[in-house]
Amino acid sequence: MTVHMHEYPDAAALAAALADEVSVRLAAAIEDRGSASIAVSGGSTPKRFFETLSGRDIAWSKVTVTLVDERFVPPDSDRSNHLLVKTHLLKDKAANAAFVPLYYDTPTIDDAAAIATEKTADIGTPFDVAILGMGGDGHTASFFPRGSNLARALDLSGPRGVLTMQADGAGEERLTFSFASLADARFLALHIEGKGKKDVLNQAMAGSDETEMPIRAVLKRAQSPLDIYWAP
Ligand SMILES: O=C1O[C@H](COP(=O)(O)O)[C@@H](O)[C@H](O)[C@H]1O
Repeated sequence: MTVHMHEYPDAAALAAALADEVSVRLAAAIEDRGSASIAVSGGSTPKRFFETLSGRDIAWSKVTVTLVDERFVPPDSDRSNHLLVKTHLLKDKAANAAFVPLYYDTPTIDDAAAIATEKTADIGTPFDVAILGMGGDGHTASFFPRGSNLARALDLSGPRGVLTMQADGAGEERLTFSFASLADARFLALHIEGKGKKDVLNQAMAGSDETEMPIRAVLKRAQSPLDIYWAP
């Protein structure tokens, strides 16, 4: 497993560098295959990166954006990753990008996962770009420590698609792409900021129990090289 570490003096420099690289990757995909796909994370970290990327001059009408994971909440909830992406990425030059949500207003979360799997079947085989985040507990996407569906989610021999997840510390029930859907992205990045997250990353690199820190699956078993972007 190859890991490339990219460190920046501040969050603005990181956002610019990551937006540069992602723009190049999306433009290359459009050039090569006529369209591009990107799966992004939610949480608090990606806002500045989204704002920067939304100003980049690429053929956004040929780009499909989706989420690495989502809470089972409607898109007007302030806990929604969809709302985050709508507010900070799908605007300016990126306003013309297509967006495929993971949340659907269905009786059960399993129904929503099935619809999300179907709706995303054509765009992530593999994703041109997947940007992961990481929580202070070592979760990434919605691969939470001791999560209800963690073994299935981390099984690289499993199918592509969207799974459900419940876990202490996750808050709402979650929808998440499986590791098999993300691990072979043509550009696979982990975006983290702050000394605390660097410490968590170092702790993850030093151990092997994926149930305790699911980010270890990405660090050790992703099929694509992993580019880690960090700023204090
Ligand atoms: O729950 C989530 O958290 C992680 C990390 O979020 P952050 O606020 O610490 O940046 C995120 O990667 C994931 O997509 C999100 O659903």
